[in-house]
Amino acid sequence: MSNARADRDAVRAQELAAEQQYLDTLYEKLDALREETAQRLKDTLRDSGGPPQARTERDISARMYTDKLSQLSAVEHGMCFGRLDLDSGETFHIGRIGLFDEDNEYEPLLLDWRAPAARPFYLATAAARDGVRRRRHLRTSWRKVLDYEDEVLDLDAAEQGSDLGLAGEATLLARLDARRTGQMQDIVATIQAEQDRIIRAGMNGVLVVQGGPGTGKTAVALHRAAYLLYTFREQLSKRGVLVVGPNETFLRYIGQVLPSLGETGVLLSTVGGLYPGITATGVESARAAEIKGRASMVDVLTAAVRDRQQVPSDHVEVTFDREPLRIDRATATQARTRARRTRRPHNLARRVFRDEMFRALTLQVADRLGRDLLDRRDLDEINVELRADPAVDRALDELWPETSPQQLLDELLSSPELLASASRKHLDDAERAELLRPAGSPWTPADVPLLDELAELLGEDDEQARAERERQEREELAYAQGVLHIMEQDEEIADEERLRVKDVLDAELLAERFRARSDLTAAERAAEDRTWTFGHVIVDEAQELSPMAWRVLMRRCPSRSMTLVGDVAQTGALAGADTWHEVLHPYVQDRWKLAELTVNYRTPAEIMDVAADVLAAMDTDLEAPKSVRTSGHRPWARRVGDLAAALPGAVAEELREVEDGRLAVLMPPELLAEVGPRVVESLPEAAMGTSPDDLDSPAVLLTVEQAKGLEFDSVLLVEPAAIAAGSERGLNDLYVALTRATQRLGVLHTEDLPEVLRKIG
Ligand SMILES: Nc1ncnc2c1ncn2[C@@H]1O[C@H](COP(=O)(O)OP(=O)(O)OP(=O)(O)O)[C@@H](O)[C@H]1O
Repeated sequence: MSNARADRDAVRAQELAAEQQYLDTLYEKLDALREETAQRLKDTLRDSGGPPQARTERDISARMYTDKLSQLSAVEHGMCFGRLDLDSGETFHIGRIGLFDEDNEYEPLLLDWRAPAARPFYLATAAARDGVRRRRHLRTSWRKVLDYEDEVLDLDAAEQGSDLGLAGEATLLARLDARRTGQMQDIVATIQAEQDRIIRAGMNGVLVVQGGPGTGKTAVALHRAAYLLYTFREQLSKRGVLVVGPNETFLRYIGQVLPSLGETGVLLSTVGGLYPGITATGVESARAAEIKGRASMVDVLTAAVRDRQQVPSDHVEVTFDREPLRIDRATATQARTRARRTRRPHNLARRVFRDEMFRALTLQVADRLGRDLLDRRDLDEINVELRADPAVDRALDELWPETSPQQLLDELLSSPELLASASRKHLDDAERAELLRPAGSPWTPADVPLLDELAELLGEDDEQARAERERQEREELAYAQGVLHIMEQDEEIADEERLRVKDVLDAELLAERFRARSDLTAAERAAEDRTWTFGHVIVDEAQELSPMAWRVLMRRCPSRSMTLVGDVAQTGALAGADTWHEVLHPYVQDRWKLAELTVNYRTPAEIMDVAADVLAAMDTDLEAPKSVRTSGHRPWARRVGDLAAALPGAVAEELREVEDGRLAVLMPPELLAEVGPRVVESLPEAAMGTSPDDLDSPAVLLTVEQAKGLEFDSVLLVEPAAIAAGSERGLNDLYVALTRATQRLGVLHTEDLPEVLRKIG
C-alpha cells in the first residue's frame, strides 16, 4: 500500500471514529429526552380523578407527551445524516430533529433539516458556497456510522460536480439503487437543490409543481408538508394540512414518510374519502366517472334540486278540521318564488316556502271562519294547528321535501325520468344511460364530489343545532380561558424545563379541543367534518382530478394555500387535466406559480430512452426528465402465443432476477381480470393488488391506473398495444407504465408492439 493511500485510510478511520463519538452523544441525548418524556407521560396518566379542568389538562398533556414520544422514536433511524463545515470554523450536524445542549446555553447539537441554518446543506454549490467549506453526508445504520462522503466546496479544492449538479452524488446513487420495499422512504438526507426550493417555497397562494415521472414530486410534496408544519406550526396545527392522493394503495405507499419525519398531524385522503360517513367502494366505467366529473354537473344537480320544488298542476286538496283545504298552483308558485329568491340552500329555503304556505293557508281557514271576527291571536293559533296537522305537513312535503345528498343522488341516478329532467340541456341519451344504475348501488369515488356539491345545494336545516353549538362554544371558550389561568398558577407546571401548556395552546385552540375530543389533532377532527377548511392542501397526482373534484378541494381551502404536484403527460382519467391553466383559471385566474422538476431519480436511462419516444408521440410540449443513472439492464420484449400459459413462468423468472425486491406486472384491466387469478394461484409470491397491503408481496398484478405514483424494482408490462388503444389517453397510460421501474423492464405481448416502442422490439 502506498504511503499516501495509508495516510488517507488513517485519516478516514479517525474521522469515522470522531463521527461515531458525536453520534453516540446525540443518541445519549435522544435517550435522555425519551426517558424524560415517558416519565412525564407516566406521571400525567397516573393522576386520575379530580375536577373536569384537571382531567382536560391531563388529556392535553398526555397528547402532547405522546406526540413527542412518537416523534422521538420515529427519528431513531438515520437521525443524523449530514454535517456542514463553515468558513468561520463552525460545524453543524444536520438531522431529522433539532437537539440542543441545555447545559451550554442551548447550543445546537443537531440542526433540524428544516431550520434556516440547515438550508446550505441542500443548496450550497462550489459556485454559490454560502459560507460552506465542506458538506459531509453520513451513512449510518441504526446507531452506527458506516461511511461518509465529503464534498469540498471551496474553490481551491472543488470537486468536479456532475452535469446535473447533484449534491452528495455517491450517497444519492446508493439510495436510488437500493431495493424497493413497497413503502416510500423519505429523502431527507439527499434532497436536491431544485427540490429544496420547492419544499421551502412560501405558503401563500397556489404552487403547481410540474415534473415528469420519478422527478420526486411525491417526495417533495411530503417533505413540503413537513417543512410547512415545522415553519408555520402555530397556524397549521389549528387548521391542519390535507394531503390528497389518487387511491388507497397510493396512500398506503406514502403513509410512512411523514411519520418518519416526525409529523403525524396530516390528513392523508383521496377525494373519495373526504365525505364523512361515505366509503366509496363502487366501481363504474371510466366514461361514467368522466361524465360525473364534468363542471356542467353543477347545473345538472342544481336542476335536480329545483325539480324537488314542485307546484300542483292545478290544485291539491287536504282535509283540515274536517273541511277541505285547497293548495292551489298560484299560491304555491308564489311561495316557491319567495323561497327561491332567498338564494338559500334547498333545505333552508324550505322553511321560507312553508312559512309562506302556512300564512296563505291560515288566511284560507280564517276566511272560512269569517276573518272579520278573528284577531291576531286567533290567526296565530290557526297557524300553529296547521303546522301540527300531519296531512297538511305531508302535502307540503310533497311539494318541497327535506332531502339529503345521499337520498337525492341515489334517486337521481336510478330514475330515468328524474335524470332526464335534470340533465336535458347537458347530457345526451347515451350519457344518461351510462350514468343510470339500480337504486341503492354502492357509492363510487366519482359520486363523492357530487354528494359534496349536493350538500352545499341542499344545506342542512340546523338552525337550532347551530344556536346550541354557538352557545356551547361561548361557554367552552370562557372555560378554556379559566383553565389556562389555573394552569399558569400551577407551580409544578411552571417548572422551567417543562413546556407550559400556554406555550403551545391559546384559549381558542383549547376550546376547540374541548369541542371535539380533547385528544384529537386537527387532522383527526377534519376527517370527521365535511365543512372543515384546511390551513394548507397538497394534492398529488393532481392531473387526475376532475373539475367536480377540484370544487371539493377548493371548498376545503378557501385561503387557496395549496401545493399541486403532477404531470399532465401522465393524465389517465378521462376527466383529468391537459393543462394546469384549465384547472386553475376558474379559481385563481393566472395567479398561481409554476415550479418544474427536471431530473428523474427513479427510471434508469435505458428505460427512459424508450419512454421518451412515447412522450414525444403525445401532443405536448413537455420534455422527458433526464435520468440520473443507468442500471445496466436493457429493456426486453418477448412475443408469446398463449399469454395465460406464458405469464406465470415469466413472472417467476423475473422474480428470481429481483431477488428480494419488488416486481409489478402491469396490464389492461380486462386482461388482468382474465389471467390474473391464474398467475396468483400458481405463484404464492404474487398478489392481485386489490388491497393496499398487496404492495408487500414480492410480485403484484396491477392496472396502470392502480400503479400510478408507485415504483418497483422491476416491471413486467403485458400487452402494451392494448394499453395504448385502451382509452383516449392510452399513450399517457403507456408512459406511466414504462416509468414505474427502478431497474428492469420487460414486455410480454401477443399482439404487435405499438410503433412507439420500436426501441424495445
Ligand atoms: N433527492 C432525492 N434523494 C433520494 N431519492 C429521491 C430523491 N428525489 C426523488 N427520489 C426518489 O425517486 C423516486 C421517485 O420519486 P417520486 O415517487 O416522488 O417521483 P414522482 O415525481 O412523484 O413520480 P411519478 O410522477 O411517477 O409519480 C422515489 O423513490 C424517491 O424516493
